[in-house]
Amino acid sequence: MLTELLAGAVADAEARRAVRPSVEVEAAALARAPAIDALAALAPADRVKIIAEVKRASPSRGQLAEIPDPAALAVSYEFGGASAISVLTEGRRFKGSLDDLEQVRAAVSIPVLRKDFIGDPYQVFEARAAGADLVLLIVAALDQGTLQSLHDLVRELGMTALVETHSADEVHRALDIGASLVGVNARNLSTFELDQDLFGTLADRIPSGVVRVAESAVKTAADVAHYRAAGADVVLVGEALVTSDPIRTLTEFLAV
Ligand SMILES: O=P(O)(O)OC[C@@H](O)[C@@H](O)c1c[nH]c2ccccc12
Repeated sequence: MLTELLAGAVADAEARRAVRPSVEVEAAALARAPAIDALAALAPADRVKIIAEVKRASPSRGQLAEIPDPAALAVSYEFGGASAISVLTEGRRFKGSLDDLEQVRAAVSIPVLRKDFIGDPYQVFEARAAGADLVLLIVAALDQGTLQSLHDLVRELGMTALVETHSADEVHRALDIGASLVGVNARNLSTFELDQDLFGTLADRIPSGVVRVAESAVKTAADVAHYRAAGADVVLVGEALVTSDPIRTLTEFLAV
């Protein structure tokens, strides 16, 4: 499934490249105002921080919410106390777009993450051109050389990579490329199985100085407390926010 998602996302990027060549996207990326320092925004603190996700649908959960106005949702997230916004830009299964990201970027002043299946430098330039401050890189989807070169490019463009892992070996690979923001996804993107305890078993392998993000499977404040107790500096939440009153839910989650 992960291979298929990556192949689809890269093919869609190829199609966009045919319309908007690399030189143009690279120029647009360099013309943007500098990226916001996401590491500072997500730095460990005496309270847990939240990356709030704009997510319409997913292959494992189907349709979640219409989200006719992603910018309005993102403004609620910022008002509710989120430290950053994640925008799913994958179109086929998650029903997102770069246009969603651009609208969100224009509406909030906190860092914005491009959440997609990134395998080609063109997608990194597109992210920056759309105003992203952060880019997701999924270790399981990439060979080590590609992971390293995409990570280097993200840095060169002044952005931060959220490097997503799902095993001890992947955490090792993330640290090897110099990741400073490491996520542990409770959901296996090949089988879609959830393991809420995975973060706790891997957290110790992530040294202090690297920001630890627990991703997926946060439904209640108790889940946030569970991840926090296991060492999470940040939790990334999608479904629970798009299917509820986001300000109330964020307020509850930030009170743990
Ligand atoms: O909706 P949830 O269970 O709160 O999960 C959010 C986020 O972790 C999830 O959307 C996600 C984590 N890693 C990904 C990689 C690609 C697409 C989506 C994701």
